[in-house]
Amino acid sequence: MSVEAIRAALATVIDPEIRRPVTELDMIGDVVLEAGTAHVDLRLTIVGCPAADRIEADVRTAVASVAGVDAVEVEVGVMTPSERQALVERLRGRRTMAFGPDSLTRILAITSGKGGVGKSTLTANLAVALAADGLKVGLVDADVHGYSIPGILGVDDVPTRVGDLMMPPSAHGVLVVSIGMLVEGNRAVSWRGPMLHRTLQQFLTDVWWGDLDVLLVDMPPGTGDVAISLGQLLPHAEVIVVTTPQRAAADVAERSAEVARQTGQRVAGVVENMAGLAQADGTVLELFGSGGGAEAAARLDVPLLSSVPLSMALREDGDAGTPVVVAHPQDPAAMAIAALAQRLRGGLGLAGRSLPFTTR
Ligand SMILES: Nc1ncnc2c1ncn2[C@@H]1O[C@H](COP(=O)(O)OP(=O)(O)OP(=O)(O)O)[C@@H](O)[C@H]1O
Repeated sequence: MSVEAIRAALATVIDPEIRRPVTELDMIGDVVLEAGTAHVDLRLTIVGCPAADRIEADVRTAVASVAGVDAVEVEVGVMTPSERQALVERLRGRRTMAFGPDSLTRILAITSGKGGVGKSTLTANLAVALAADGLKVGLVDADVHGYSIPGILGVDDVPTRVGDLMMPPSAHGVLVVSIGMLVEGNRAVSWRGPMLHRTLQQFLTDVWWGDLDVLLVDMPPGTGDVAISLGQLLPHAEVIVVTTPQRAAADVAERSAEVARQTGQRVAGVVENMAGLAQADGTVLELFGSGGGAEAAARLDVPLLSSVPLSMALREDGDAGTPVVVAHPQDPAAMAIAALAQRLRGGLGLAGRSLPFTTR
């Protein structure tokens, strides 16, 4: 009876990376209760599992809470390769995707024509705002040459490998993988098309995402290899185009939207970033002009989803690794991004089931 109670308590311990109870992952071996001491055999998925200390501590706490248990002894071991392989196969089997057409996950690819328009900053903040709203959110940083998502979200962790599955780190409630996590230090990535395609494919199929409501993909600027690969790998992704209010930026943004359309993706709308900043004297500083977002939206015949103003806080918080929607939610740029998340959420029905966007 008490061993059963101990097992029931162990079922409340969740592996922080795989996000399932340790009992369901076959991580618990023998459980014995002798003269008030519970002996638990814990088998981690890999040697040096980064979450090992936390799992062991959670196991101790859960078992100690059972009536009749005075002491807890945990024997920590590691799964054999064949046990691990069986687990990986079971996890793969549970997946309702790799984001195929019948997947319930909504996919939003964020693109821009020019670099430096704030696409990564907006993508990271949007992901965090959607997660704060209760959605299960994943973020793929596919901006190979300018990967900056880990910095903006303040993630230093790299994915943990379990067999051939990668467990993505989580930051501010968002599961995130980035090419930046796979290269050492701050090295430049000079991969060519096939390597990029393979990496993007791996991010979609070999990463344990669980059941996501929405997956955001931060695209590299422009119309290059990754845009074409994404069109092939995720033809039902919806594209959001980011531009500044500047006419030249809007022109280039339109071209990247056209590439998306050629690969069969739907353009959901335009987000204008770095729009006018209200000054204390009531005037508005329009550093990058005005009207580019509305103009690009009109020419692409899609809605202008949001206009996010220039913001010192947004820039500083991104540099510090805490997105502005968390650090300064009252900042006008943070409020614009939160409103954008709400607007997009309107199209992210229950459990991310693909419903038409309600963007207008
Ligand atoms: N609304 C804004 N107000 C002030 N600064 C901003 C704003 N949006 C972005 N920035 C800043 O502009 C710089 C470029 O942003 P970011 O890296 O997100 O651009 P990007 O479009 O993703 O660039 P690339 O695609 O070339 O990597 C960053 O320093 C960021 O903090």
